[in-house]
Amino acid sequence: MIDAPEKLRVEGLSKTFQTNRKAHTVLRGLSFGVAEGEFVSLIGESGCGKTTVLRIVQGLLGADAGQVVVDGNVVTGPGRDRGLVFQQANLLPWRTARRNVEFGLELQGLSRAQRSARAGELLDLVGLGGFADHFPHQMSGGMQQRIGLARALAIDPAVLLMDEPFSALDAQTREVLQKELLRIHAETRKTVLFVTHDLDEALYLSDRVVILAANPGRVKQVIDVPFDRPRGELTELRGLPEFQQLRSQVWQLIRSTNAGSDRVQD
Ligand SMILES: Nc1ncnc2c1ncn2[C@@H]1O[C@H](COP(=O)(O)OP(=O)(O)OP(=O)(O)O)[C@@H](O)[C@H]1O
Repeated sequence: MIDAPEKLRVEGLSKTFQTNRKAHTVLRGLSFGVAEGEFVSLIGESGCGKTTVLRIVQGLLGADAGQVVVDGNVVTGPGRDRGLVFQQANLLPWRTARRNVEFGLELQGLSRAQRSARAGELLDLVGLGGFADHFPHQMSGGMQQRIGLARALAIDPAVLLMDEPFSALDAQTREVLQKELLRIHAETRKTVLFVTHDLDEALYLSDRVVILAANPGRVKQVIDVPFDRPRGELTELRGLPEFQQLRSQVWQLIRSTNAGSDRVQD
C-alpha cells in the first residue's frame, strides 16, 4: 500500500436491484480505500458488481446503504472530481481529437485559447500530439481510447475511474496501451480505480488488487502488488517467479470465491 492520505473511500456499499418483482442483492457491505496517487484494480467474476461499484463511485447510481467519499466529500452525484474511461471511447464523431478533449473543459469558463492549449498538452501526454485535427473515424480503436483518456484527464479529476478500458482492443494494442498507462500514471500521479477481468493486467498496472466475491459482491481480499515502479514490459514481469507465484495466489483466491466462473482470464 502506498504511504499517502486516502483519496477515495468506498464505505459499506450495499445495492439491491428489483427485477421482475424479484430482489437481487448485488453488493453487500463493500468497503475499500484508495490512497492518493495509488492505482487500485477491482477484479472478480462477471456479475460480481464491479461496474455497479464504479457507477456508484461515479455518482450515477445511488447505493441503498453506505457512501463514497472523495477528498473528504461525500459523493451525491456525478462531479468533475471523477474522470471516466469506459470500454468504448464514445467520442463525438463530428469533433476532432482536440475538440473531443476540449469537451470537458467547455463548462469551466476557460478561454478558447486556454482550452486548446490544455487539450494540446494532453494529446502530447497520450502520444497523439500529431493527430489533434483528426476525426474519430480516422483513428484506430487504440487511438480513440487514448483520446478518451486525454478527455478524462482534461478536467484534472481527483480520481480516474476506468471500466475495462482495453478489453475491446486486440492483444497487441492492449499491451501497448497498458504500458502507456503505466507511463501516464507515473507522470500524472493520478489516483486510479480500474476494473478488469484480466489478472495479468491487474497485477501489471496496480499497487493493490481488490478481489471481489460474488452474490452478493463484497471484498474477498486485498493484495499488495510488490513490484517496483517503473515497471518494464509485461512479458518481462511474467517471467519472474515472484509474479508467477502472486498470480497463482490471486487465481486460487478468485477460483475459491467463484467456482464455475469462466470470465476472469487465466
Ligand atoms: N440496472 C440494473 N437493474 C437490474 N440489475 C442490474 C442492473 N445493473 C446491474 N445489474 C445486475 O447486477 C449484477 C452486477 O452487474 P455488474 O455489471 O456490476 O457486474 P460486473 O462485475 O461489472 O460484470 P461484468 O464483469 O460482466 O461487467 C449483474 O447480475 C447485473 O445483471
